[in-house]
Amino acid sequence: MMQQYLRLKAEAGPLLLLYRMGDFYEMFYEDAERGARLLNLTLTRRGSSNGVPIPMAGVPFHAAEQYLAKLVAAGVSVAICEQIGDPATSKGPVERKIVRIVTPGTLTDEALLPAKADRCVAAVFVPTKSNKSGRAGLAWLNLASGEFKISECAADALDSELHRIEPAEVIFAEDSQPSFTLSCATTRVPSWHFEAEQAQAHLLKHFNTQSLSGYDIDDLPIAICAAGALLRYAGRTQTQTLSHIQSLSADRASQYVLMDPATRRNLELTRTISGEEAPTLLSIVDGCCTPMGSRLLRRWIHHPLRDNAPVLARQTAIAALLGTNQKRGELLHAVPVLQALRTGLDRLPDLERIATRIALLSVRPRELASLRDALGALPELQKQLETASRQSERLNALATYLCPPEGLHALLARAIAEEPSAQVRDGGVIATGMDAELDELRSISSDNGTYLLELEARERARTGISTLRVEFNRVHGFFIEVSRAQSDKVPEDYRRRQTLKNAERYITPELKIWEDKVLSAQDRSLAREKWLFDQLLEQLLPSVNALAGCASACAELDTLVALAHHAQLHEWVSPQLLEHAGIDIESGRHPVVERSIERFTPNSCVLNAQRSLLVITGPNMGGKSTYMRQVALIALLARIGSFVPARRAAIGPLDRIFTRIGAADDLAGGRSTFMMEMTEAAATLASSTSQSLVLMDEIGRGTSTYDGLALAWSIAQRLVTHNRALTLFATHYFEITRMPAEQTNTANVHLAAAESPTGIVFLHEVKDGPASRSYGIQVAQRAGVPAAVIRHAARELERLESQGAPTPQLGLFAQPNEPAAMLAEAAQDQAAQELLRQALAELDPDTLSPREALDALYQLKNLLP
Ligand SMILES: Nc1ncnc2c1ncn2[C@@H]1O[C@H](COP(=O)(O)OP(=O)(O)OP(=O)(O)O)[C@@H](O)[C@H]1O
Repeated sequence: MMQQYLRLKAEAGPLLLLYRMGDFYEMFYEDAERGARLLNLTLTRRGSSNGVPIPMAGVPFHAAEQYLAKLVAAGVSVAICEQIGDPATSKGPVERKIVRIVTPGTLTDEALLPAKADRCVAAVFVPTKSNKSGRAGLAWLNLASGEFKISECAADALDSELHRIEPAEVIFAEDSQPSFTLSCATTRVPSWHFEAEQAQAHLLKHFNTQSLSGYDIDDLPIAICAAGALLRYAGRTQTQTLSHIQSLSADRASQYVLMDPATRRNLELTRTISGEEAPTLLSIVDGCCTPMGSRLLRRWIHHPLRDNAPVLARQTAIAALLGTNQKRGELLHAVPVLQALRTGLDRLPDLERIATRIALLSVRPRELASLRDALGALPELQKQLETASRQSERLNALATYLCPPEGLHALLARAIAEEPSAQVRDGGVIATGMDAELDELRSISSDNGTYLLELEARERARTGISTLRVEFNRVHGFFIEVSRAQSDKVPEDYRRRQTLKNAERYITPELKIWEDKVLSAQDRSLAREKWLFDQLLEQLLPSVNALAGCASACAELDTLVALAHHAQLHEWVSPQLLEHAGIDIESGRHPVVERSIERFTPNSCVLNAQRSLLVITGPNMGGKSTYMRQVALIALLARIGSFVPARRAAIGPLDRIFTRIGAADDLAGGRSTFMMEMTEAAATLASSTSQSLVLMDEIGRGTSTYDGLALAWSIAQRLVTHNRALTLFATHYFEITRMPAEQTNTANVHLAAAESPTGIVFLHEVKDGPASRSYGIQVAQRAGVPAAVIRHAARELERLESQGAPTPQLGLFAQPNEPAAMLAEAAQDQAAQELLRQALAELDPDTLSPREALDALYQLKNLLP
């Protein structure tokens, strides 16, 4: 047996091999040690090899799913080996085979997949030879839905692309080492799988075509290599052919508003900065009734669109669902439609994944029952959509997909029992009336009751034992039970089957004949049911495509209904889509923060070609970051077609969103806070355009004041003059508030705060102009810094201010191109201040008459430069 194991282990390679032995999956050698560690199992031994005991660990086969889920969550890939021979007839070890490979990115089992997120596998290909273009090819496959996409990008944009796609597993050629920061499982595959000819041939064979031209991907040769390798890899993991993967399409990044990994993280789109699932933009807007709707919404949030047309189509659909006409703004029908649609959608199962599992022949009976019920409910859903779909072409198109594939509902209604058991092997899956032979076999076993009662009565009469009972259990089959006290009365033909403490159990020839008949009928009925179920799956296969279309229409409808519902509940409005770059938000709110506090102060924002950079000042905790993020989230929501949290909003086209917010050391990557800041700033300066939205929060704070200020100023200036990006620039360097005086297209805004006798009060209101002061010490006081430290800091601040420390910086930026003039001006400033200080020190207010005091004041004023 160990020889067989070692042969299969060689086949499994680095995968963890689960080797079926009776009711257990066993692991041996290093796999046993690894498995025991990951799954918290007891490590035992089985036999020895060359005198050394062989480590072994196992899991019961009926609980395998939960152990698999743990392994997959830990990023481990597993090969499952089953017994395929018959133990009764086998000589030597039963024949075994690896029947399934489970990897983090190729899951299709309901139990292993997260309901509300996609888990796809991606292939990355960065050719080393003749890759003058410096490009990388990407392919990704969602096995659970059949979606198969490819794209190409510059090799240095690979990381960003992977964060956009978020695969659970990335495969690449064994002789390459692509660099990316996404944390996911990685798998190396033979390099020749990526060779152009091999890859192309594999794809052609799968799609059964002569050429790939029909998929409009001829311009993506590197990505095609990745696609071929990926399909080969995915095919090996499944027992069935991947017939549900019907097409391959190009996913051109240029159609989306691009965001780098830091931006996705900073805006907390689907994960908070600390890695939680909530509260995020997705968790707030995701009121979807089905998991497929939630998954689509997640994809939309990560893929805002550049073109206005598809965005407008979604917006119009949401408006129609809310009963308003997008163009005329009038109310068309009462809102209960939305509620009715939600009730209808609520009843739908995960049609997308059911369709896939039908294709993979791994669908479960209860999924088919829920599919049957869902198909029965679709016409009603279609009817409810009627009025709204007259107002929206998109809804109209979706409605046409809401009719079940021809004959499918009737077939399932006829074939599947009303409430089938979970597994086919338990029986009770096929409906009565579907198959005469099955019905007959079932009736033999179910007639038990009457026959057994009648036998019991007869035997009581024959033996005179009033307590005699005829019973059945799974282990011993049928038996006649007689109490110990009366056991001497049993007739000759009773054969003892089992002795209990107070009773004896017997079998009679008649009961044995009955038992054989019933048990064989049961076995035959289960076998017949299994056969019928397999037949049914074959019959369902041709409907998979239509079903997948219907599933994606339901998912999109669910997503649109969820966005409409959210808009209605929280008074979101439809943003106007502009043709030219610009953002004009009146009374906007942060969609997540507004839900977590009692009274959110709405704020407006205008950014356009004439006012492209806003210098934002204000105290810590004043709301600067919230304001900047809310502008980006409103713009992003507008670009996915959603309504937005504002009184009114107009959003133009966007090509990218950049954020430089917060400070986090990338210790693992060996980059300090300041290095990270500058790397992100460099990327922004390199790629932002007049259609980009840039958020910069306290750039330069990671270094010394003068360095930081100088860098912050120059970066801001570059963004205005060269990139012309729409920029929100929050800073604590007050010197930068001078920029609007010197630079057109910039303006100052500040977050208002007021001082009260009890301390600082944040008004969270964005007002024109620069902040008057920073209130850092007051905020520190509120944070609980000891009073002695606060007093000391206040004295230090006074001293620094009296020395006029920051003043030279004003001069530094007044005339950036004339260093000599700058220095002269700075020196002049300092001299004037010194004179002022001296004059003030010489004054003794107690000895001055009012007239002398007035004179002194005039003199002091004259000392100002
Ligand atoms: N518009 C608003 N209305 C009401 N509360 C707000 C508003 N904006 C922010 N807040 C509250 O103020 C807190 C601090 O906001 P935020 O982090 O944006 O301040 P900040 O100015 O960026 O601070 P720092 O400079 O210290 O990073 C938020 O957690 C939120 O509770």
